[in-house]
Amino acid sequence: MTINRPILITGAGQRIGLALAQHFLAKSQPLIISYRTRHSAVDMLEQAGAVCLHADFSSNEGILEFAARVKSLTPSLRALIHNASEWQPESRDTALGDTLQAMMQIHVAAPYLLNHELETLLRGHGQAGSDIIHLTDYVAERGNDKYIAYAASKAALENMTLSFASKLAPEVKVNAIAPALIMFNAGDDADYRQRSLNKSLMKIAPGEQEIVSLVEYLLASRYVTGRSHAVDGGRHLR
Ligand SMILES: NC(=O)C1=CN([C@@H]2O[C@H](COP(=O)(O)OP(=O)(O)OC[C@H]3O[C@@H](n4cnc5c(N)ncnc54)[C@H](OP(=O)(O)O)[C@@H]3O)[C@@H](O)[C@H]2O)C=CC1
Ligand SMILES: Nc1nc2c(c(=O)[nH]1)N=C([C@H](O)[C@@H](O)CO)CN2
Repeated sequence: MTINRPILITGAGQRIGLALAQHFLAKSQPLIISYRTRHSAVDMLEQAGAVCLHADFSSNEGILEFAARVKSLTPSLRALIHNASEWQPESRDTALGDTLQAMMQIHVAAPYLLNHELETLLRGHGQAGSDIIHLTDYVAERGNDKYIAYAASKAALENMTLSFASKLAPEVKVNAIAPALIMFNAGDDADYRQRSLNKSLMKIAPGEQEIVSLVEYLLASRYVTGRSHAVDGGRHLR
């Protein structure tokens, strides 16, 4: 089976990645997604026509195995969206070295290896014919005293946006999306939610569609590359 120029989204079993996947399926865009946990939403994506591949990027072998499976399914990609992520704080329950390694593995090793392994699938489609999008984070530019390794890994991913944009132009555009609060997690209590909302000028958690809209803008552009695009409600002005 060969899939015609699919978009590949990593970590699309829930939340923002799932919203992106549902958006592209609704417009009949061929789609490959990776999932780690088989959330019920993955069954729905598969029934809607997505090719859903299990992948655990916690090892380089897992990343390379996933890349090989993608290459066996298609000779080309319309876009590669690096969404898979773990929001892990420093904790007394986890050795600091393990936290640092885990954050660099998912936010740096996975995009780094997949961009290299899948480069040939992204090239060959003309000027601005394909896209890579890195999901980073507002804290990449500001740091965070409770998510030091997480922020550092997202800063590294921001920097890789610059390098891959230079390496792959003009066939492939490479951009980052740097969100601040987009959506809460189920366990976030009312106090945390209010404090988080107060950190931006707009004081909302806008939801996944903010990211979907920006991804569509980037895919439609023939010129925008090598930039990080903030989606943060004016948080930098608070
Ligand atoms: N939500 C927000 O408000 C914000 C999000 N962002 C960024 O936007 C992106 C999407 O955010 P969000 O939807 O909340 O992300 P999630 O926290 O829901 O993570 C997305 C997916 O990544 C997968 N994943 C995590 N670790 C691995 C791994 N080692 N191997 C394979 N898959 C893995 C998870 O799989 P599993 O389901 O098995 O856990 C999960 O389904 C992320 O990059 C995030 O950092 C940035 C700022 C704010
Ligand atoms: N992988 C994830 N990264 C981040 C998440 C998340 O849920 N998963 N959430 C945030 C917060 O919303 C933060 O931006 C505001 O407190 C950051 N990154």
